[in-house]
Amino acid sequence: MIQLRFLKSPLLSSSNILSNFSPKPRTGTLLPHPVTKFKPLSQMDSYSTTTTSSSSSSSSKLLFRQLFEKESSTYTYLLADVNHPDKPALLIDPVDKTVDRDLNVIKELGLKLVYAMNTHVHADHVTGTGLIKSKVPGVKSIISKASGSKADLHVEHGDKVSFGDLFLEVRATPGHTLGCVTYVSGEGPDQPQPRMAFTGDALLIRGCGRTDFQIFTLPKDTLIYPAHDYKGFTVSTVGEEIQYNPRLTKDEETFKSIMENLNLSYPKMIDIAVPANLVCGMQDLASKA
Ligand SMILES: N[C@@H](CCC(=O)N[C@@H](CSS)C(=O)NCC(=O)O)C(=O)O
Repeated sequence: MIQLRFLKSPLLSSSNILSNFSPKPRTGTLLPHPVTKFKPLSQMDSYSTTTTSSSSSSSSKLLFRQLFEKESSTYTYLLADVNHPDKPALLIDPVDKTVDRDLNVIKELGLKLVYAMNTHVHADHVTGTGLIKSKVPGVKSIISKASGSKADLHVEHGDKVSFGDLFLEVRATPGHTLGCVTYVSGEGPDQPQPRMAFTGDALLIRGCGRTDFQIFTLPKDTLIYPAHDYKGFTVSTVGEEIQYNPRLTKDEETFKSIMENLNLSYPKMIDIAVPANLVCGMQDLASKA
């Protein structure tokens, strides 16, 4: 097993996709409550050898839905604290084409959407964030500061995004894009167990999108929920990917060679998606609403 934590430089320079959408860093905004700072990575759990595994959250508070957009094979995740009187909810990586479906589920379940978040500036679809904001006043968009994208709130490694009594930690996982982050469910007695990691395109199931691998420092039973799957997988675990990911079980040189020879086609939507996603989908909304 290779030490994967800081592989990003050689991979970044070899990525055609990235070179098309690695924006200049912007100055971030201050994060109002409830997006707050949490303890630094150095004080977090180190690698865990726990082997307990479960396919669903044991928390009675968390409502969780995995939603799929088939044209771009994108997963959108709905999370809510249903024990909280407001039932606050958030969406991770919404897609413009499925916004009505997602908002309908939220309405049917009696949830209050507070955040529409992105793991990164996507190249293969337009985020649903802008459309959601136009349809649900008060919803705040969130993306990383390092993404260079506009949003209501910019997060950085170490920030915490709260919804009711639940929260997500923000972990910088650059590689696929400079601003990629993974949102990891919180740690603590009231937080879902096992933990859940929303990895965007950094770590896919049995694949990856050119990445930094601190995700593998999470406990082995952490559930992996990627932004895409092209083979029909829905969920994995850190332990499973450490053992079976065909790219990440190789030594560093082999890994680099695999990634440099993926020969992925130019994403069909990239020229539309990246400019739109750099403004968090706030472009040209009149024609879509
Ligand atoms: N053909 C699709 C895009 C497929 C692709 O390139 N996926 C990305 C994540 S979305 S930018 C990726 O990194 N895939 C890694 C892999 O191993 O598949 C399109 O045209 O949109």
